[in-house]
Order: sequence, then C-alpha cells, then structure tokens
Amino acid sequence: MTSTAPNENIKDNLKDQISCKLVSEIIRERIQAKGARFHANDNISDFIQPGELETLEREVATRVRDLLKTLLIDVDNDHNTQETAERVSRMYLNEVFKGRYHPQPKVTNFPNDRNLDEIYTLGPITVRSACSHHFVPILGDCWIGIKPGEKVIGISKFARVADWVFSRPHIQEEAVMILADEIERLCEPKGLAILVKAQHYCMKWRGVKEPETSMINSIVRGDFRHDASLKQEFFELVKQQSNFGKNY
Ligand SMILES: Nc1nc2c(ncn2[C@@H]2O[C@H](COP(=O)(O)OP(=O)(O)OP(=O)(O)O)[C@@H](O)[C@H]2O)c(=O)[nH]1
Repeated sequence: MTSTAPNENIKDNLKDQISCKLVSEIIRERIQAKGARFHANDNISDFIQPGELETLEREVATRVRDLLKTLLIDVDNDHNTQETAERVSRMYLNEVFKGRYHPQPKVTNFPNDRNLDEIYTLGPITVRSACSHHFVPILGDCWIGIKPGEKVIGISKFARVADWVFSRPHIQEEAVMILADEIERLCEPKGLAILVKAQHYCMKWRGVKEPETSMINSIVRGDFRHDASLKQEFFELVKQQSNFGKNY
C-alpha cells in the first residue's frame, strides 16, 4: 500500500469514527480505493491498521453469534456454545485464515556465495487450508524443489511461507500457484517445482463422502520446466522422501 501523509490518515480515521462505520467497512473501502483484490485467498494485511484486527475480531464474533442464533442454537443457555462465536472469530482471523490478515513471516535471504547449482527438495511440509466453497479443511503434504539462483533462504522458511499461503480459503490449484509466486519473489531460484497431495474434507466429510480420494497437483517453473531430466529428478526425489502416500 502506498503511504499517505500522516494528517490525511488522521483525517480519514476521524471521518470514519464520526460516521460510525464498522471496521470491516473501513478496511473494505480502503482496499477498494486502491483498486486491490480481496478474494478469499488474497492477503489483505497491508490494508489493516494497528488495532483494527482486534476490532474486526469483535465484529466477526457478533456475526458468528448471529449465525448460531439463526441455526436455532440457544447460545445464551447452552454452556457448550456460549463462547463459540468468539472462538470461531479468533480461529478464522488468527489461525486457520491468518494468511489473509497477517503479514508474511520474516524471511531473510543470503547470497549464494558458492554458486550452488544442484537441485534440492524439501518435504513433506504439512499444509492446512480450507476450500473456498464450503470452508471445510484441506489437509495435505507439500514438496518443494529448488535450483538456486543468486539468493538462498533458510529451509524452515519454505514451511513458514507455505503455512502462511495455505492458511486462507483456497482451491488447491491456486494455492500452489500463489506459493510458487511467493517463493520466486523471495529467492529468485533458477528453477522451482512444487507438488501438493491433499485431501479435501468437502469430499470426505460431506457431499460424495469419499474417505480416501486425494488430489495431487504440481507446478514447475524455470529450469524444471525447460529441462525434462531435471523435472524427472524432482519427481524421483519426492517419491523417495518419507511419507509420500500418507493419508489424513
Ligand atoms: N478444482 C477444485 N475443486 C475443488 C477444490 N476443493 C473443492 N472443490 C470442489 O468444488 C466443487 C464445488 O461445487 P458445487 O457443485 O458448487 O458445490 P456442491 O453442490 O456442494 O458440490 P458437492 O461437493 O458435489 O456436493 C465441489 O465439486 C468440490 O469437490 C479444489 O481445491 N479444486
């Protein structure tokens, strides 16, 4: 987000407070004023100012309480659901969908001093998401292959970035593309390959109720795309890595 002069920010905040807008309206207007997208799998943290997430948490809890009431659950007397609205709100904003509302975890990159140009793979990295259609879990494993460029990042950062990207409502195909974009941005590899195997609870828990079906998809970029033997090496290494085939 481009910065605005401090006085303009203060004026805008005052205007918002005087008009008694909901914090979700204030944030939405800020996003729309910049012409930015706010689909379910977009990160909108640049548009949330300090303190607003806590206010949003209270607003979401009110809406979840309304949903529970509309579902004819006696939230006032049922001891099990009395604080469910607050828990669900916290869970969405700070846990399962934190990748929408919180900024990217800090990732330091280092120079590839010795010009390492061998590929390496990393996995399985557990990924947890939810499908955009039903908001029920997607759980799976991810493997990442890198042919380094001029920068390298610590291997734990791949897991942190994957967790941040997947912690949004998604479809699996887009989740993998967004993760690829973020990794390319962070370490500019000469080649990048990603494979995800996941189970979708919208198919497992409800709907067709298929308990074993999983979805596997992959993306290859740079040298992995142009060099068939490198691509094959990635898939061979992934096969050898432990837990390939694990079910949730
Ligand atoms: N391509 C793709 N589809 C997904 C993903 N996650 C869930 N889906 C599917 O999205 C579809 C949503 O379709 P709809 O027909 O509108 O929803 P529905 O009537 O609840 O469908 P059923 O699940 O068949 O009961 C379902 O077929 C899901 O299985 C994903 O990551 N990628």
